[in-house]
Formats: sequence, C-alpha cells, structure tokens
Amino acid sequence: MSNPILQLQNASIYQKDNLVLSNVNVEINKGEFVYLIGKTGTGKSSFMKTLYGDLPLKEGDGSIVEYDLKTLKEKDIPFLRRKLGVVFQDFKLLTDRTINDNLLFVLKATGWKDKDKMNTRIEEVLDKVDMKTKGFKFPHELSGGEQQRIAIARALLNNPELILADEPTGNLDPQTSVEVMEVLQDINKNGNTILMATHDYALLLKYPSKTLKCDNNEVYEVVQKKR
Ligand SMILES: Nc1ncnc2c1ncn2[C@@H]1O[C@H](COP(=O)(O)OP(=O)(O)OP(=O)(O)O)[C@@H](O)[C@H]1O
Repeated sequence: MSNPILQLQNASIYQKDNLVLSNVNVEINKGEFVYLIGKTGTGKSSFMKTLYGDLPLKEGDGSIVEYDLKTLKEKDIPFLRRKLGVVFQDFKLLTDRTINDNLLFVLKATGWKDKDKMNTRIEEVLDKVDMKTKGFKFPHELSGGEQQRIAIARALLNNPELILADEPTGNLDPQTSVEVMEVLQDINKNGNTILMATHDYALLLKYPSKTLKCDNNEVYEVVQKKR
C-alpha cells in the first residue's frame, strides 16, 4: 500500500513573482530513495526550498510529513523542519565549535534537555555515518567528505521522516561523492526516505533509483533504461 510522505498536486513553484515550475504532480512514499535532476537553473533548489518552507506554495496543493504546505504558517516552519532532515551542498556546519557542539546546538535548539540522552543521541548519529571518533574535532579539521557525513548525522538527530539533500555531493570529488552516497544508501536501507537533488549522473548510473527531472518548467518522472 502506498504511504505518501510527500504529495504535490498541480503545484506551481515560484521565486518571488517568477514561475519556476508549473503543474507539479509528485508523490514520494515512505522508504523511497528519489533523485531530483535537471540542468542548472531548472528549479531543483526552488523545489526543495518549497518543501522545507523557505518558499511559499502559492498555487496547487502540497503536503509533506503531514504538514499542509498551502496553509503553512511562519510559526509552523521550525516544527516542519524537525520532521525533515535537510542537507546542503556547502555543509553549513558552525565553524566556531566542535562537531559534538554542532550537534548539541541542534538538539538544544529543538527542545532536548537531558544531557545524557543528548550525548547518547550524538554518539548514535555519528556512528551511523562512521564518524564516532571525530566528535572532538572542529569542522576545518575534517575533509569535505567528512564534513558532509557530519551534516548527514546532524540531519538524522531528530529521526526525520524525510531527508532532503540538495546537491550533497556538489562540492566533493568523485571518490568522496561515492563514499557520501554509500552513507545515504545505508541510511535509506535502514528505513529513511530520501529526496536528493543532484546533477551527478555518475551517481545515478551507479545507484539507480526513482528519478524526477526538472525541465522546461515541469517536473516529470524519468524511466531509467535497463543497461
Ligand atoms: N532568490 C531568487 N530570486 C529570484 N529568482 C531566483 C532566486 N533563486 C533562483 N532564482 C531563479 O529561479 C530559477 C531556478 O533556480 P534554482 O536555483 O531553483 O535552480 P537549480 O536547478 O537548483 O539550479 P542549480 O543546479 O544551479 O542550483 C532560475 O531561473 C533562477 O535564476
């Protein structure tokens, strides 16, 4: 039985008054790994931003992790983001504190209070991305691939129902991209649903999965050829 975690119907995606994508009909079910591809400027980031409440959904209908995007209020956004894990191309780690303190910052900001529980959760997520021994380091002491693994760990802290990854391998070399992708694949196999925007076609070929394409102001599902 399908169990949509994300549903858009006749949605239009705007950047201010500019229509970026129209008539978007997309459904993502629990447990899926879905790519969002398309040339630069075709609207991948705008699509993602609409999903995490950074751009308003002005036309059409949309629901994500049980939030109605059409009626989403400013005050709902922090709560929506707690049910989403968002991963960016440029990692967005806080440079003035250690990895452990980066993760602690997010836990405190999202309402965690118990110190032991917070430390346990930090260990758990670092373990999931194979970075358990690196918590004491500062971001600049880690490689790009390691920083991205930390960003994925941070996204996992609150057990998100959906992970939105916008070009997570965009700043990484091909070998490191594969390593980060392996982490995302493992997380998906453990039950997390992932939507990943990318223009890395090598990854698509290596890890084939459901693919949505932005092109010509539309989003449609690509049927991958069997090789
Ligand atoms: N802040 C903004 N204000 C106005 N227009 C914007 C803004 N950001 C992006 N756009 C426009 O919206 C369109 C889609 O951009 P978007 O960043 O979503 O594309 P993208 O597919 O993610 O590209 P890339 O792969 O380069 O990140 C482009 O025409 C872009 O110029």
